[in-house]
Amino acid sequence: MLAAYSGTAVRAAEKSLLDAGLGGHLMALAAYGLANAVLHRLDQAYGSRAVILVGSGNNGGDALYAGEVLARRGVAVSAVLMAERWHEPGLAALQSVGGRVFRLVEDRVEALAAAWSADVVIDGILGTGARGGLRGLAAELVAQLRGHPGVVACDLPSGLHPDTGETDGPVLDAVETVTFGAIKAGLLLPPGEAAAGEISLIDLDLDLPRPDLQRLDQLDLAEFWPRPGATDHKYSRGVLGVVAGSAQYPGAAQLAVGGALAAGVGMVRYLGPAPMPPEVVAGASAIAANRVQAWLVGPGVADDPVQEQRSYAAITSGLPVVVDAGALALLPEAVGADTVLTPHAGELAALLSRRGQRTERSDVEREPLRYTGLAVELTGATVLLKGATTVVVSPSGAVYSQAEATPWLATAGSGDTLAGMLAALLASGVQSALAAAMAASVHGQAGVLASGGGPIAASDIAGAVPRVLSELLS
Ligand SMILES: NC(=O)C1=CN([C@@H]2O[C@H](COP(=O)(O)OP(=O)(O)OC[C@H]3O[C@@H](n4cnc5c(N)ncnc54)[C@H](O)[C@@H]3O)[C@@H](O)[C@H]2O)[C@@H](O)CC1
Ligand SMILES: Nc1ncnc2c1ncn2[C@@H]1O[C@H](COP(=O)(O)OP(=O)(O)O)[C@@H](O)[C@H]1O
Ligand SMILES: [K+]
Repeated sequence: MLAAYSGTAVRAAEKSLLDAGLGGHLMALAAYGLANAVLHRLDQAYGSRAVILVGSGNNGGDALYAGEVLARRGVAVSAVLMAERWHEPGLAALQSVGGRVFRLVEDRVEALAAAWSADVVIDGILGTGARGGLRGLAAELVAQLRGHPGVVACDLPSGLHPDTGETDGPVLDAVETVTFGAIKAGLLLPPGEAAAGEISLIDLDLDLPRPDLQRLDQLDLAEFWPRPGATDHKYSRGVLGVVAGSAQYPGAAQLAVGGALAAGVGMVRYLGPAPMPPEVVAGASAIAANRVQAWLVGPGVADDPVQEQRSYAAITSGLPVVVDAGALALLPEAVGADTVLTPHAGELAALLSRRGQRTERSDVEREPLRYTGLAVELTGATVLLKGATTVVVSPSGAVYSQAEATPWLATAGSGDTLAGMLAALLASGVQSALAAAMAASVHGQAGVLASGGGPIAASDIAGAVPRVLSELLS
C-alpha cells in the first residue's frame, strides 16, 4: 500500500525534528537522496550537465545542496536563482565546488539555453511551502522548458498543490519526483499526478499519522480480494442483484453482469429485459422479494420507468448498493457509506448541480478531490470518480487513488463493467471504499492486459479480469 500525506501533515511531523535542531540533518538527507536519484539517471557523472531551478525557500536549499553533491562527483552544475531570495548556505556550498550561478531577472536567455542543453534539470522552485502556483518570470521560464526530457522534481513538481494535486499555473513535467519524508497526496491525485513521473521516497524517519490517501498495490489486492473457502457455497459467497439495461440499452446490463461474474460472486439475480447468460437468474419480482447481499443499479436504465422504479427501490432497500449512470439522478436526499456512487466527471458535475452546487465537468477535472469530497458531504455516500486516475472518497474520510488504467479503457461500456465488478465485491461483504479502490485497480489492470497496447471493446475487459485475478491470487 502506498500511503500519502498532505503537506501540512508532513510539515507537522518534521516539526519535532526541526525543534530538536535537526533541520540541517534532514536537508542533508534530502539532498543526498535527490543527488543519488539524479546520478542514477546519468550515464556518467563526469561531463554531464545539471541545471537547478532554485526558489526562495528550503525546497531551493535541498536542490542547491544536491547540486553540491553532484558537482563533487564531476557534474557541471549551474543554479538559476528564480526569486529575489535564496537559501544562502546552500548557494555558498554549491559555489564552493565551482557551481555557476544565473539570476533569472538578469540572465534569462542564458538560463534558458543552459537548461535546454542540460542532461538534467532539477526543479527546486517550490515545495510544501508554496502558496498558489508559479507566477511571473518563474512561470514563463517553466513554460519555456515544457517538454524537457530530463526534469527531476525536488519534493514535488513546483506549482503542484501537495495536498490535492491541483495545479494553478504552469508545472514542469518530471521524469521523476524525489520526495522527502513521505509521499505527498498531490503526487497521486489528478490532474497533478501526471507531472510527477516516477516517485522515489527518501525516508526521513518521520513519525507520521494516519495517511491522508492510500493507493492499493498487488499485495493488498491479494490480501483483500474475496476467495471462496472449502466450505463456501454460492449463497455464502454473496448474491448480487442487478437492475440494469432497458429495451433501448440491453448491452449495458450485459456488460455490468459480465463484470460481476468475472470478479467472482456466488450468484447474480437480474431484473430487466436484457438477454442474460445461462448462469444468471433472471426475474421480474419486486426488489424486496429478492434475497441478495447487494444491489447494482443504473447502467442503461435511463428513460425506462420500470427500471427506474426498481433502481429507486434497491437504493432505498438498506442493502449495500452501487449507483451508476442513469440511477445517479434517482438518488434520495441522504444515503449511507454503503451506497457507492460511480460517476465520471460529467456525471459528478450534474449530480452536484442537482444539489444546488452549479458545477461544470471542467471544474471537476481541475479539482477532482475537492468535488468528489463535496459529493460525499452532500449525499452521505462513498463516491468513486472515474478517470485516468480513479479517486475514491468515503464519508469516514478515507481517500484512495488508483492509476492502473490505460486510456484505451475510455470506451463505451467500460464503466458498466467496473460497476459490476465493484458490486460483486460489495455482495461478497467487502467494505465499500476498499471495494471501490480494488475494483478500479483490477478493472484498470484488466484493461491493460486486454489492450496489450491496442484498442479494446468493453466486453474484452471482463474477459481479462479472471486472468488478472488468477495471477494475483495464486
Ligand atoms: N522543513 C525541513 O527541514 C525540511 C524541508 N524540506 C524541504 O523544504 C521544503 C519546504 O520549504 P519551505 O517551507 O521553505 O517552502 P518552499 O521552499 O516550498 O517555498 C516557500 C518559499 O517560496 C515562496 N513562495 C510561496 N509560494 C510562492 C509562489 N506561488 N510563487 C513564488 N514564491 C512563492 C515563499 O515566500 C517562501 O519563500 C519542502 O518541500 C522540502 O523540499 C526537506 O529538506 C526536508 C526537511
Ligand atoms: N483517459 C483514461 N485513461 C484511463 N482510464 C480511463 C480514461 N478515461 C476513462 N477511463 C476509465 O474507463 C472507464 C469509463 O467509464 P465511463 O465513463 O462510465 O464509460 P461508460 O459510461 O461508457 O461505461 C472508467 O473506469 C474510467 O476510469
Ligand atoms: K519543487
